[in-house]
Amino acid sequence: MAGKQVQVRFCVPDLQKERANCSFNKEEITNIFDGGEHNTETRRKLQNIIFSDPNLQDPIPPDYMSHEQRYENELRKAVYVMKKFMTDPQLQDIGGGPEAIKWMYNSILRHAIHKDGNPLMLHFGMFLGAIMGQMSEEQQAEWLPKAMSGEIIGTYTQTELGHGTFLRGLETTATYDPVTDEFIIHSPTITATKWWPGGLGKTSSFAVVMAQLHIRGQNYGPHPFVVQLREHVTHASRPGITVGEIGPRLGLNSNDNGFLRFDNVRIPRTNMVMKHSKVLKDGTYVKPKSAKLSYGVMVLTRVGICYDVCWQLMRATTIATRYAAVRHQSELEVGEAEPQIIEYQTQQYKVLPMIASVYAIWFAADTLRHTYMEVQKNINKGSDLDLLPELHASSCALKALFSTDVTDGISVMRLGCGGHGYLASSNLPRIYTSTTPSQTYEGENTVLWLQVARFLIKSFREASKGGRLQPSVAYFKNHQTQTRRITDLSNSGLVSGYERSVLSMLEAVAKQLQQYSEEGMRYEHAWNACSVRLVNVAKVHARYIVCDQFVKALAKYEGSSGVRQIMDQLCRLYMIYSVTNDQGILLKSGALTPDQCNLLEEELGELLAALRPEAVNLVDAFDLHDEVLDSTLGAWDGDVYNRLYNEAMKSPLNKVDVPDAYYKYLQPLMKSNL
Ligand SMILES: CC/C=C\C/C=C\C/C=C\C/C=C\CCC(=O)SCCNC(=O)CCNC(=O)[C@H](O)C(C)(C)COP(=O)(O)OP(=O)(O)OC[C@H]1O[C@@H](n2cnc3c(N)ncnc32)[C@H](O)[C@@H]1OP(=O)(O)O
Ligand SMILES: Cc1cc2nc3c(=O)[nH]c(=O)nc-3n(C[C@H](O)[C@H](O)[C@H](O)COP(=O)(O)OP(=O)(O)OC[C@H]3O[C@@H](n4cnc5c(N)ncnc54)[C@H](O)[C@@H]3O)c2cc1C
Repeated sequence: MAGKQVQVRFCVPDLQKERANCSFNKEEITNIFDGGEHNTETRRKLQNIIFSDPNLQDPIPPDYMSHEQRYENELRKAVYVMKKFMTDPQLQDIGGGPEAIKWMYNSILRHAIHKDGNPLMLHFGMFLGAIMGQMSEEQQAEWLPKAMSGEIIGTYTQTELGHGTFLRGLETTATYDPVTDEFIIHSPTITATKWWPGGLGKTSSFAVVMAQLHIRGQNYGPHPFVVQLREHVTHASRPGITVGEIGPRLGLNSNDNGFLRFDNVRIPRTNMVMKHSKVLKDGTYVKPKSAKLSYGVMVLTRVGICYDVCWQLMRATTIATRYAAVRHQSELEVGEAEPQIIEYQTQQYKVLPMIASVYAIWFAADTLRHTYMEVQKNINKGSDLDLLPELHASSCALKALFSTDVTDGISVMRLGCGGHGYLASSNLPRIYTSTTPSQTYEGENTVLWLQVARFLIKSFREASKGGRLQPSVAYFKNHQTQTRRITDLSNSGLVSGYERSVLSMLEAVAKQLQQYSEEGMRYEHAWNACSVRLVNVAKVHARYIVCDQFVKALAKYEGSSGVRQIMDQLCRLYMIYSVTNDQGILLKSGALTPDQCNLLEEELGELLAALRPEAVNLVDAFDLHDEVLDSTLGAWDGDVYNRLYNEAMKSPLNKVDVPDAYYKYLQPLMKSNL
């Protein structure tokens, strides 16, 4: 159906030509990213409803709004969507439920409606995540209906002015008072002020608050508590609560990221989030199966971020690829017509590996999501938590890798659009500023890399003893028997090259750690003295995981041969792009020789040429609606220059020929110089 629609839509001749020959079934690829045909259909129906609704339009472009207007406009739309979703029969018919919510938030609302942040994001992401994942069944029965209906709006408040990364250093306290059966929530210092949470400033009436649990003078570490911040109906901040917004940020300025202080605020004991740890009425502390289970919402969000940045990369690559097919510049041969810039190999090298990255990220994120679901199932069944370290390490690794790759990739897409990429109307600047914070939030990336390294070093030592290994490091078992050099440059050969490089790097850094320890350095200091190397090995291991998952996903693929063939080419491109970028590492470890690197570079050029004719079709297959792209350069029709001109006309400065500022400042200056 959509394929037929595409045939009759207007697009500029350059894009017509690109679309005329396509070697694969685009719809099949669309279905992959939607998670099946049915989901594609649901998403398109939702899009039609949402994008034709006048209540979801912006009265003026948000770039020309004040800080308050932006917040108000986003809140208006967010509340409207929440109500509409719950009451509109059209939306109920589509199926509603978690799948529809997922699509609405990920692909439609987050990118097309809430263009620069959404005050209800944390409510739907982490507040509901904490209720569903961290509360006992009894607590869920109390809180979930209120949160789902919007009777209460919540956020997740963990980070403080003084501590974000170091959770054990949080200063907010929750002290149990057995006399009244209450916790007293308190911010003892300025640095204990909660700082950053989305939707905290003016929107949320409740929050999940991470605080140090104190019972009878003993500290049991950070635990989550539900605290009411604002009165029902009046929304006035409650006694003992000081709450507000933290001010403008690099991006996401329609959200009201906030601060929060507690002055001995009392909450019922049952407001402690008690799926895993509990405090009984007499003050007895019931330990969880693992102290880290209270960090579960963060793990879920790290998994979510992998998908979220993937959507951002889909948007950026769609914009830059279509633009590269429409934009003509310079000469390939003197005197000839200016070619489409996508004819330049260097331009192909910008867009095509990033298109391939979308697939790589998606497949690895899917595997991670399945690991998450398996661990969740085990937690709910009360069975063992064997896979928890694997989940923690892989979610840290992939969140850190993908948030970095995508942020860098978006930057390359912006540069690939030349000057026009710097215009807000290209949407690339906002895609960038909405993505780069994912390198910081939900665990600052360097810190996450060090968590991965900790897991790798432990596993490496376990492997030397012949111990049990988690799935992502099962390859360590070969580490003593393998020769370093790979002889075959197939995908599995290159994956093996990564394995060998990780092992070689681990061997070296483990030796250095050992040496420092033998010289009398305390382990923590030895660790710090090796931490640059440790971060490097964690990055290479993460790249190994992604390459390995890409190859495995394709091995299982059962679709048409056309799609299979194009995905094989993209997989090969991703592998060679990654390996040639990391060639210093692979050469140093002895996995590759310089001659092999040359062969791979040659093949890279051939792949770029082979994939070039499919570039536009590949991004079309992501099936991103023009509203989702929101870009003068990336729209489906490719009518770039008219769109750029029309957007410029919306500048308030163009409302009059001579602005007031001229009469105030320039005219006196110019007159005095007469
Ligand atoms: C549902 C959402 C869907 C989509 C989302 C889409 C888009 C997102 C959009 C917006 C997101 C918006 C906002 C972001 C919100 C936030 O930022 S909330 C705040 C997040 N804060 C952090 O992430 C803090 C980072 N810090 C930490 O996670 C930890 O402190 C630490 C891991 C760095 C260290 O913790 P420590 O307690 O100090 O531990 P340690 O001593 O170093 O290690 C002890 C052992 O525990 C293991 N471990 C640590 N964490 C976990 C975990 N989460 N799970 C399992 N295991 C864990 C660690 O490996 C150690 O194990 P050992 O066996 O080696 O001892
Ligand atoms: C847009 C945005 C939204 C956010 N939303 C929320 C939210 O909803 N709720 C919430 O609770 N928080 C939120 N945060 C806060 C976020 O989770 C923290 O900023 C993040 O966890 C990093 O912590 P930090 O700011 O304390 O950085 P720091 O830890 O102070 O990092 C500063 C530097 O120190 C380095 N560093 C720190 N510790 C180590 C170490 N052990 N080893 C080596 N280097 C180290 C880091 O690598 C970094 O270079 C948000 C942040 C942003 C930007």
